[in-house]
Amino acid sequence: MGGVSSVTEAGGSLIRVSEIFGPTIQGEGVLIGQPTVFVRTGGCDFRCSWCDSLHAVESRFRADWQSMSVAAIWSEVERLSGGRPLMVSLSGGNPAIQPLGGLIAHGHARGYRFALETQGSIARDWFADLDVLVLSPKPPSSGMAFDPQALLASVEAASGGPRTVLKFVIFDEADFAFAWEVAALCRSLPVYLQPGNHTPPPPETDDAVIDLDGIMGRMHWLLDRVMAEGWFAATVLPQLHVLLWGNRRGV
Ligand SMILES: C[S@@+](CC[C@H](N)C(=O)[O-])C[C@H]1O[C@@H](n2cnc3c(N)ncnc32)[C@H](O)[C@@H]1O
Ligand SMILES: Nc1nc2[nH]cc(C(=O)O)c2c(=O)[nH]1
Ligand code: SF4
Ligand SMILES: [Mg+2]
Repeated sequence: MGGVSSVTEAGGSLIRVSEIFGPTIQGEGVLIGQPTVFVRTGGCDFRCSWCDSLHAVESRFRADWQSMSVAAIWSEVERLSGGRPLMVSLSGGNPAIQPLGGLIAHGHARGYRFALETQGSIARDWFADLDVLVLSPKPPSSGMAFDPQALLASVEAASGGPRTVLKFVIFDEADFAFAWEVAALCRSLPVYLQPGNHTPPPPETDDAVIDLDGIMGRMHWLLDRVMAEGWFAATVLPQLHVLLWGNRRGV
């Protein structure tokens, strides 16, 4: 019996992976600057107009994605981290689509921690096993509809578990107003605001040069708006990895 169940636990359901990379720094939000290895899953239920990770979203990139077992993912995470426990960042695509509970348990047993980034459209019971849950509801500029019930279901699924925070991408005034309203829905959650890194359409190449003036302009505008509203509980940060390396993959 023991043998069968351990095969199930180690093999479990396969996880669709777009890329595994690092160690690098977490470039955004509550964990900014902290060393991490990324496991980026393939596939997303959204199509944000300005998504900066389309290679993990659109089905035309599906051939680059691999269905991997927990054991296969783990051997890559261990290789990249040199076996030294660190924070593993689960992103995508929407990682909530994938069966990640087994991976989290496997890594925790080895001293690793897990943060997950998702838009809050799909809640999973294994959210409660995470160390950090970053919910990033999509504002009007994304072109996506917002479902408050789905977001609250994700907050509820994580209750008693991880440190849960909200992170909003802001391009304009309507996005700012959206962030303010959603933050009021989830009063207990810390709020992180970040300027969008490019206007649509998204860059096609990996090493696309970023519009640094545009990012800095939006960052200054965002800071002005936060101060003007007296939103002193918010933390405003640029995407550090984008400032350092542009919109390149694998960093
Ligand atoms: C690529 S998404 C993947 C995880 C999940 N699908 C989500 O959106 O939260 C990771 C983070 O990048 C942010 N992001 C995506 N495109 C962006 C852009 N053009 N500018 C700034 N942040 C962006 C998302 O809002 C999210 O917080
Ligand atoms: N360094 C680094 N930090 C990040 N934070 C969120 C990322 C993402 O694309 O999900 C990301 C990424 O791709 N690289
Ligand atoms: S939800 Fe996240 S991964 Fe999906 S399209 Fe939007 S930004 Fe990209
Ligand atoms: Mg990114």
